[in-house]
Amino acid sequence: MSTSEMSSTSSEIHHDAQALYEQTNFEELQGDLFTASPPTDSLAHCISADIKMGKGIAVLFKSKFGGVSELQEQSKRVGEVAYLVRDGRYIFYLITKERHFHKPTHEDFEKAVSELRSLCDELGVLGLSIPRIGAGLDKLDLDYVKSVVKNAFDGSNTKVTMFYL
Ligand SMILES: Nc1ncnc2c1ncn2[C@@H]1O[C@H](COP(=O)(O)OP(=O)(O)OC[C@H]2O[C@H](OP(=O)(O)O)[C@H](O)[C@@H]2O)[C@@H](O)[C@H]1O
Repeated sequence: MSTSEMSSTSSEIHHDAQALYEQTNFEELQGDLFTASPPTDSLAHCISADIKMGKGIAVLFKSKFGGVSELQEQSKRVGEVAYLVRDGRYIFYLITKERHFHKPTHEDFEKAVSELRSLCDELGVLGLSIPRIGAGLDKLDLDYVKSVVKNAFDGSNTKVTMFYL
């Protein structure tokens, strides 16, 4: 077999393997994030840098976990992630926009999700449960949000479960 034939065969094999590759660390589940997710899972959602948490699921995070001043002291900027530790797991707050009346840009959203992945690697998070982040009040396209999360966590040891009601 000539070298060119071999290279085409190996690239075909690579292509087939790539096509067969199914990302196994991301799944979607119907259920309430706070009651259906494993209590050992870390959680994550999106907020504005002013940490108002005045609407949507952020209100539930605020009432369940508090920590507003602890979060403010971390002085995280747009594209970064603040977090609390509650019951031996992490509660991550992705800062995706400056003010609560803003909407996130794709760039800031992607930066925050990528930072979330890095933090999960650094902190050894094995299970992460999230809502459809950014796809509610923040009006990001759901398919776009899913692709950003999948890409950011590709190859990581963190199992991500996206809950929806
Ligand atoms: N218990 C539950 N279990 C599972 N899923 C649940 C749920 N409760 C709600 N959902 C769904 O989870 C999706 C995202 O929920 P959201 O729309 O709140 O989040 P988002 O990321 O789009 O927007 C964030 C900005 O809105 C907030 O208010 P501010 O204006 O900033 O004060 C923040 O602060 C941010 O800035 C929607 O599909 C909800 O139906």
